Amino acid sequence: MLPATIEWKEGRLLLLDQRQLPSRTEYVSCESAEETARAIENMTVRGAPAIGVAAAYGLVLALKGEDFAAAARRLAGTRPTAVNLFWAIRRMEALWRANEDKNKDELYLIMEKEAKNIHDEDIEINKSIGRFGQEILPEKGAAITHCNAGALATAGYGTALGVFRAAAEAGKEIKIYADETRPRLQGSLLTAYELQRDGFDVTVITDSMAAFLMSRVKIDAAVTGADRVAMNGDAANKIGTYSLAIAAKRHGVPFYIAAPLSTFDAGCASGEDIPIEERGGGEVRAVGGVEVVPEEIKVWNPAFDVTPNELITGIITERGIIRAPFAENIKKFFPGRKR
Ligand SMILES: CSC[C@H]1O[C@H](OP(=O)(O)O)[C@H](O)[C@@H]1O
Repeated sequence: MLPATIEWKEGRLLLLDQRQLPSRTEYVSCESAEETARAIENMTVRGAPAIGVAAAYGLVLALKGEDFAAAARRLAGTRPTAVNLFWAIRRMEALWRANEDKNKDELYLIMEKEAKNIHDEDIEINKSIGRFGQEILPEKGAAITHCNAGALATAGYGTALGVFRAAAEAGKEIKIYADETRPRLQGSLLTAYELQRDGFDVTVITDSMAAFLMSRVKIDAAVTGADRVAMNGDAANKIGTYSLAIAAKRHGVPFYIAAPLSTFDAGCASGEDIPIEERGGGEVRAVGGVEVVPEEIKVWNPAFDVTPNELITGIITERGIIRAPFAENIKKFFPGRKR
C-alpha cells in the first residue's frame, strides 16, 4: 500500500515529502499557507492535481491568521504551469467571498469541507479516467509513460498510472516502461516506486532510450499526464513528453494524455498560450549531488514542454476520451465556460 500523498489531520496539512522517496517515507507538516506555498515550490508535493489539493488546504490554513487574499496570491505564485493549482485557488476564493459574512468558526468549517471535497473528488475523477483509459490497452501488452502521473502526483490513484491500475484491475497484464525523466527523475524515483509497490512489471529507461525501445519492442500505447491542456488539445507536461510523442508518432505508437477536465484551460487557445516554468540550473548542473556542468557553462531548465495536438491520439478524461478534431470535441465538454 502506498503512503498517502496528502493528509489533513486535526487542522494540519501533512504532505508526503516526495523529495525523500523512495528511500525515506517522511511527511512535512504545514500549518500555514506560507508553509504550503514553500512545499509546492520546493516540490515536497508535486504533480498538477496534488498541488491543487495542497493549495486548497493551504487556503484553509490561511484562515488561522494570514491575510486570505494575500495567501491566495502567494499560492498562485508558486508554480505557473499546472492549471489545477489556479482552478483550486479560484474555487476556494469564490467560496470565501460568498461566505465572508460568516463568523470565523463557520467560515473555517465551510472552507475545510470544500478543500476535503476537492481532495475526495480528485480520487474519484482519477478512477473514472482509469475506467475510460484502460479500454485503450490490450489484454496483454506493454505501455510507456513519462514522469510521474500517479497517486503521488494526485490525491490518489493517479491519472496516467490510474489507467494502468484500472487495466490491472480489469485483469490485463501490461508491462510498463518508465522514462527516468531528467532532471528531477520523477520516473525512476516515483513512478518505478509506485508501480513496483503495486506489483506491476516496471522497467526504467533513460529518456533517450524511448525511441530505440519502440523500434525494438511492441509498445501498445504511451500514456502521460498533463499540467495544462489548451482548447485545441495541445498539452503541457513534464519536459521530455514532446520528445516521447515524436518517437511514438514515428513508430506508430498511440500517444494518450490522461488528465481531468480541471486541467483544461479555456484561457489557452493553443499551447503557445501555456506558461512554461523554468527552474534553477542546479537541477541540470548536478547529477546525484555531483556537479557535472561547471557554473561558467549556461544551462536551460524548462520544467515542461508542449505536445502539439497532432501528435496526440486522445485525451483521456473522467468523462471519456476526447479525440481529434480536438478544438471541436473539447468545446462539447465546456459549453459556454469562461476561463
Ligand atoms: C497527474 S499529472 C502530474 C504532472 O505533474 C508533473 O510535473 P511536476 O512533477 O513538476 O509537478 C508532471 O508534469 C506530471 O505529468
